[in-house]
Amino acid sequence: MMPTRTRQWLSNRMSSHLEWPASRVADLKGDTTVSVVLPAKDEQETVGTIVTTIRESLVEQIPVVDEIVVIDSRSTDETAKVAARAGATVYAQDDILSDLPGLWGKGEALWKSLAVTNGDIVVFVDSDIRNFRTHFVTGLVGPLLADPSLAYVKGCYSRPLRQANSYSPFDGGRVTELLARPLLNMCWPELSGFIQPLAGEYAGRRDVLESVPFVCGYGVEFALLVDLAELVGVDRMAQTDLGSREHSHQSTAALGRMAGQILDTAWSRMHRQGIVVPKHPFSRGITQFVQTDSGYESLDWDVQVSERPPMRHVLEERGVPRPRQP
Ligand SMILES: O=c1ccn([C@@H]2O[C@H](COP(=O)(O)OP(=O)(O)O)[C@@H](O)[C@H]2O)c(=O)[nH]1
Ligand SMILES: O=C(O)[C@@H](COP(=O)(O)O)O[C@H]1O[C@H](CO)[C@@H](O)[C@H](O)[C@H]1O
Repeated sequence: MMPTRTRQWLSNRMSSHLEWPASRVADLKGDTTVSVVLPAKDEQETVGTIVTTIRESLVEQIPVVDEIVVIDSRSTDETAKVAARAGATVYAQDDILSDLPGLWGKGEALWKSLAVTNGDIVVFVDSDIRNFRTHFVTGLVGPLLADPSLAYVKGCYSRPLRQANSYSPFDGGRVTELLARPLLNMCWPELSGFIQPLAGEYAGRRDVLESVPFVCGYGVEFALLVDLAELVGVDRMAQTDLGSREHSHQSTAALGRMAGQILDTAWSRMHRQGIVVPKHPFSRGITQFVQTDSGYESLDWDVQVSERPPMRHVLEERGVPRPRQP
């Protein structure tokens, strides 16, 4: 449950995107550079509109964003072509630091983006958003430009659940409500003020983002919250109300596997921080079941996530000087 100190944090470190119009953010920008990164796996339907909107409004009309980078995360559709046509710089995730064995997942795409972007501030935006607006970017960048003490800003929003034959205004964020929020409240109550802890829209200072590990699957958001809070403290983290976000939804079974990855991520942090002392190694998989004509078929899934080291270590080892340690 949210401790009193976290309630104070929530009132002090919460803003609305309405406070950060592009014109104000541009005025605050000075010589700070901003990279927008879109991780994209099979997002040809939506990535082009998002890139075009950011380019036209926040690069060409009002100079807030300095580069738009799409990380093509082993897509099997036309994502890369659509993104490039819209004006993004596109990298295939396996072409980045290609001397390292390639890993899978969203976190791998985000981690590798740090090696090919240059912005002092890095903004992450999902590529499957169906109601993207420029305030998804300005609302995250504005607080970082206005307050040098801030290291990281997370978006929050209402999350409608729109499926083939149904619509409910607040039932999205299923893994958040069923797993991430209870876990954070019980093990990291100082983080219980994050309204959408798994939101894919957030921004951070490069020197900070390069100083924490990146979990390579869907645990990346959960891990960043826990690891950044440990590194810089929650008082250097904030959140902005971005209104409402609609995105493409995965099946319940797919979210079950996502939950497995997030639980594996949380276990590792509980162990690392001494919150739990496991008697035996965590299991690396889950078994799901599908009903068939002859009964039930069991499907085994490996949900153990890998983890990349802080990017600063990797780049410094390659002789690439990095911003000072936060
Ligand atoms: O291996 C992956 C899985 C996902 N994504 C991207 O990460 C974002 C969030 O993923 P997804 O939509 O699958 O998660 P959900 O929003 O359903 O939780 C989207 O832009 C995906 O294209 C990615 O780049 N690589
Ligand atoms: O918040 C959630 O429960 C999941 C699933 O959302 P929905 O139930 O499909 O609206 O979506 C998020 O989780 C992923 C894992 O952290 C993030 O990568 C996604 O950006 C985010 O949409």
